[in-house]
Amino acid sequence: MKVSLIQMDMKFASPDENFAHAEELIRQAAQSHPDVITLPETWNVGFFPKENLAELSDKDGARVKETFSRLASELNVNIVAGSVSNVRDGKIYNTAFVFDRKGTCVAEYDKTHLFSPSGEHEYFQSGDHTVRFELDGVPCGLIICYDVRFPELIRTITVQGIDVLFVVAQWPSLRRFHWQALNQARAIENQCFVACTNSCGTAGETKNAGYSAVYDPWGELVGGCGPNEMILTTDMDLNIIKGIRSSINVYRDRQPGLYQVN
Ligand SMILES: NC(=O)CCC(=O)C(=O)O
Repeated sequence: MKVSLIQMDMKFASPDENFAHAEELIRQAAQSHPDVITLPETWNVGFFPKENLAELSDKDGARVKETFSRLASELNVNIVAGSVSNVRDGKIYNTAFVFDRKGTCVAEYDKTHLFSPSGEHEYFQSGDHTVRFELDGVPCGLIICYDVRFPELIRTITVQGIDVLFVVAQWPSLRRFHWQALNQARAIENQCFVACTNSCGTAGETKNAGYSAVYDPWGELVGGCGPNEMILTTDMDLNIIKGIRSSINVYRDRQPGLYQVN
């Protein structure tokens, strides 16, 4: 599975410009003929404008669905369209959308762990479900940014059997080390590929880290970005998953009866 991670520098609180820029970058990424293209977290507005948030947000994903359904089918590529701030039933969610090559929206996920240090929980509603989907027959999962700090969430998804975990984020430079260590650890402990797409540039007063990357199930860096806007295209050899799960089979050896998760 060949993946193109778009490490996008978005313009704060400017959805029209961000939609235009995202489309331009998707078209650029498609020239390398990847199987999947990804975008970061809340790329429509940045993370996150506190003034006029509802007005700036997508309305039940309508604009995302129109744009990426069209692009996915036209370019014949799966698109993990990152997340957007999104109004649904009068509430604002941080919602990720995934489209297959036919342009069908195959997954929607509302961020479950809202980043309280930034007050995200005061503006957004938390989601109440995990997500698992298939792209070209490959089982995948998806989480959003702060979610990566909660290994219980990721294990809940990975025990259902996934080969690739997509992480979409707007993670700050201040904690770049956590961004890298947590994604690498999630790949090792869950024995899956982790394709983590961050943003770069500034969102309000926050400088985003960049350093989007793909880790294999051994925790090896398959490919990685620096701090600036770029598209990383790299191949994930999914055949290595079988090997690691048969040599160190943590799914067989785990002791769920012992774990207190509440
Ligand atoms: N957008 C976020 O969820 C930020 C998370 C973060 O900065 C952290 O966990 O640290």
